[in-house]
This record gives sequence, C-alpha cells and structure tokens, in this order.
Amino acid sequence: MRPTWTSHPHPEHAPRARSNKGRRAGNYVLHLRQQSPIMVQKLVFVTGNANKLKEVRQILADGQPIELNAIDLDLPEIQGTTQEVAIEKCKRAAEVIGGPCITEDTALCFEALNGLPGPYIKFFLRELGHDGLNRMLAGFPSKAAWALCTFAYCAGPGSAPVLFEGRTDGRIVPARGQGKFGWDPVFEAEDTGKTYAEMEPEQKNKLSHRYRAVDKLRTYLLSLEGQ
Ligand SMILES: O=c1nc[nH]c2c1ncn2[C@H]1C[C@H](O)[C@@H](COP(=O)(O)OP(=O)(O)OP(=O)(O)O)O1
Ligand SMILES: [Mg+2]
Repeated sequence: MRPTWTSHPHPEHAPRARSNKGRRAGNYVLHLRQQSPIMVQKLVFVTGNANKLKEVRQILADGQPIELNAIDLDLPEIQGTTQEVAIEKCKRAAEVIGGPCITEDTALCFEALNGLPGPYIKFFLRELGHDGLNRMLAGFPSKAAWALCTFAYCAGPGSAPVLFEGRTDGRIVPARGQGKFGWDPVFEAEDTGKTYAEMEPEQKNKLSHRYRAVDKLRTYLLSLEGQ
C-alpha cells in the first residue's frame, strides 16, 4: 500500500502520556478502518518519544514537507543488532495499525565496548545516568562513540521494512549543556567541540544521526509518492 499525504495541520501536542496511550492508539486504528478503502492519511510515526517526534518534525519542516501523525504504541523491542531491532519493531507496528508506518530506533555505541550499549542505551541511561555512562569508560583510553539512528518504513502488514541509517561520530564527555533529551549532554559531536545539549536545535538538526537518517527516508518517501 502506498502512503499519501494531506496538508492538514499538525496536531499541536506531542505523543500521548504513557497512561492513556492504549486508548488513543485504539481510537486511531478505528479511525483508519472507518476511512478504508479510500485511505487518505498522513504517514504514521509510531513512537513514544516526544523529543524524537519534535526533532523529526523540525528536520522535515526544512525541505519538501512530509506530515506525520504520531502514535504511541508499546511495541516489543527485541534483542539483536540495531537492524534486527528496527525491522521487528516496524513490522509489528504495521500489523497493529494495519497500514504503512515508520518507526525509529536510536543507538549510542561506544568504540571501546565494540559498539555497546548500542540499541540498549535506553536502559543504560536509565540505570546509570550521565555520570555512569562516563564511568563505564573509565578503564578505557578511547572515549570515542557514535550515535546511530535507524528509521524503518513498512508499507503495511506482511511487507518487509526498509531501513535508513544515519550516523554521527563523537565522544563521551562529562555532561555539559542544558539539554533535556536523553544522553544529549554527554555526547560531543566530532569537529564541533559541543555536546548535542550545548547546540541550538538548528545546529543539532543539521548534523545529527537523526538528520542523516531522515534525509534518506525523505528521499525514499518522495520517490514513492511520485510512482
Ligand atoms: O538524539 C538523541 N539525543 C539524546 N538521547 C536520545 C536521542 N535519541 C534517542 N535518545 C535516547 C532515548 C532513549 O533513551 C534511547 C533510545 O531508545 P529508543 O528505543 O530508540 O527510544 P524510545 O524508546 O524513547 O522511543 P520509541 O518509542 O521511538 O522506541 O536514546
Ligand atoms: Mg523504544
């Protein structure tokens, strides 16, 4: 199934609070079914992370527009490589919503640890905090790290997801900056001397792992639209 995009305004708010996501997601699926078979819709971005959504919208706003509807679904994230995690999550998302969708997975990879924590960074950050992430590398000379964003697009239930990866190199440093987004304060992007948290959104959104992945995704989606 090929997605089509309309020019309706964005919903003003970020994805729903965890507590009522089931209800809202359920309503939305119903809404899609009611519209079927003439399914004119914005592309569905399945994520529970309001900061991701905000950045993706900012990145997409600068260029040919693609509008997104966000849905927060609690989807399993398997263990495996970043690609395996992304594929399984997106497949499942397309089954649940019954149509095309995108998902995004972000990994933070430490060179000294051969790429770990990678897709498990969420749990390391939650348990160890910024200081703990630094201390994990205390015994290693290299503080080098890279942020890896993997977008997945699935055309619908049963279709194989297509992946778009974006990588930004940098290093892990003691927290700097006011950023409220995840590990932004401890990731200093190469050649900038700044952590993501010390950057204005415009700067981060021009060099980030997410920007690089969204750029590839956008090219792909626009090529679909022209078919
Ligand atoms: O640019 C970023 N700058 C700083 N921190 C970031 C960034 N992007 C993701 N993060 C954090 C969020 C989460 O702690 C972990 C990724 O986990 P990840 O599973 O991809 O995100 P999530 O569960 O929050 O949202 P989702 O519902 O889309 O899976 O790294
Ligand atoms: Mg997640």
